[in-house]
Amino acid sequence: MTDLIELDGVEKVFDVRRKTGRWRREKRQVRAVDGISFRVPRGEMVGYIGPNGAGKSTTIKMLTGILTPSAGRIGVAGLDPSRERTKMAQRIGVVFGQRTTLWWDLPLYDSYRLAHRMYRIPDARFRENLDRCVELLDLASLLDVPVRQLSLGQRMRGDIAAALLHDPDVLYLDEPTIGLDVISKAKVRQFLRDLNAERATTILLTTHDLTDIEQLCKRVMVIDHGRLMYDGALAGLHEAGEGERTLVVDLERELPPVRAEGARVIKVEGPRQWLAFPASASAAPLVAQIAAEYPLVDLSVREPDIEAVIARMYEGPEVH
Ligand SMILES: Nc1ncnc2c1ncn2[C@@H]1O[C@H](COP(=O)(O)OP(=O)(O)OP(=O)(O)O)[C@@H](O)[C@H]1O
Repeated sequence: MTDLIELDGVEKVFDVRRKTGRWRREKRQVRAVDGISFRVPRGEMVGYIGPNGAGKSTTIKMLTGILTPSAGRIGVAGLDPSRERTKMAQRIGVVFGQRTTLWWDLPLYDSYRLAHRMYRIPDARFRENLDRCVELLDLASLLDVPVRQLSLGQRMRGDIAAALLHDPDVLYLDEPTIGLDVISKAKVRQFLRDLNAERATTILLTTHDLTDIEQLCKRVMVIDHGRLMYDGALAGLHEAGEGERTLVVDLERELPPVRAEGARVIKVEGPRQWLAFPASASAAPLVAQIAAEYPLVDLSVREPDIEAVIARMYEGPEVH
């Protein structure tokens, strides 16, 4: 597989001036992106996540060519995005959940006609792509409606279609499901899955909704303070940020905290107790030990959920 996106030691430093007194101004530098390298092969769907201010939007702006890196090298589909911005625009689609690229006062269809002209999309291809998006994103009844009258979910589907009419190789999605109801979220996710599977469109997805990642991406990159903290399989994220799993035991009655080798009680609620134990250890001997010594009624083992894992990664030192 060829790499469609390549970043080598990419940095972005912003000069910020801040007023500190009546006459005084302080000059400060913000390292929004601090030496990031990664590669994304054609056809992959990757999650790009991190807390607010981590540098996600800045990375996407550099990938689209809106911002020029302060250092390092970026290649997308063989182009240097900031130097070849016009050519780059032909190869990428961008959707910002918080902002629309559609014309607010015009019917949805007019925005598509403008895209048709702007990207000089051949007529037959435009028709074909539009028909496909209209069908799969359920837009038929919305084409004549002015964009400002659309609900957020309808508008988002309209925006996704607009980003795809010119057959981009790469689709950048910044919070594509933000503010959507459950049904709209499901529709958008299904569409992205199909797009990725059928057209091998490479997708970089930024989101705060970890369900998006769980349902769409096998690979995830975590960025914090402008640095890549994790790049790998979603499953591995649990182990990377891990430490512990939790054994939840239901006893016959309320009892003092259970004593068991290799585990410690972290919570007691009536007859239910929560025990933390190393994720690398098997639960079986622990369960056997407790079952032998306590009146055990039921039990379950909980994996750390990704929210907790990621929260811990942000708190802790660098994770490899
Ligand atoms: N044009 C700019 N001038 C100065 N500082 C900026 C500029 N753009 C971003 N920053 C700073 O760079 C850092 C990274 O911002 P960025 O918007 O990339 O983060 P993010 O991960 O996208 O966050 P969010 O999830 O909140 O959108 C922040 O500290 C931000 O304040």
